[in-house]
Amino acid sequence: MTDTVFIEGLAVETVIGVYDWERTIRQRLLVDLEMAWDNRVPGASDDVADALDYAAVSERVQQQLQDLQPALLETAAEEIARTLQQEFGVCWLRLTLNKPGAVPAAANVGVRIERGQRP
Ligand SMILES: Nc1nc2c(c(=O)[nH]1)N=C([C@H](O)[C@@H](O)CO)CN2
Repeated sequence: MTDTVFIEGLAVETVIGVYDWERTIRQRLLVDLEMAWDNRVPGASDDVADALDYAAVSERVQQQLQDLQPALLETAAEEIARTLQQEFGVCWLRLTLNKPGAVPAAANVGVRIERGQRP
């Protein structure tokens, strides 16, 4: 089963960074998520209760990043992955946190993690 639900380019403004100056400003992160889900079930029932609701996931991720205000992207990624597994029952996910502009000479920087087992 290779079905997924995805979110691309979810924008979140939050305090994040390891340097003192970064603790005094909000910066923009872009979140990309791919999550395993059996889409045959909602596909048959036409009921969002059977689906992995990408709107609900988006809201939770934005809230968590705003509450957490971590130093490292890695910390944010681990916390988000744990929440998606525990609260939404996601068994496998690939999460990319982009911090565009953090390195002026680079087009983009960030971290990418995969957690869990694909069914
Ligand atoms: N692997 C990481 N490297 C760096 C991070 C990070 O979160 N993960 N963060 C910074 C600074 O906060 C940087 O974004 C400021 O420009 C540096 N390296």
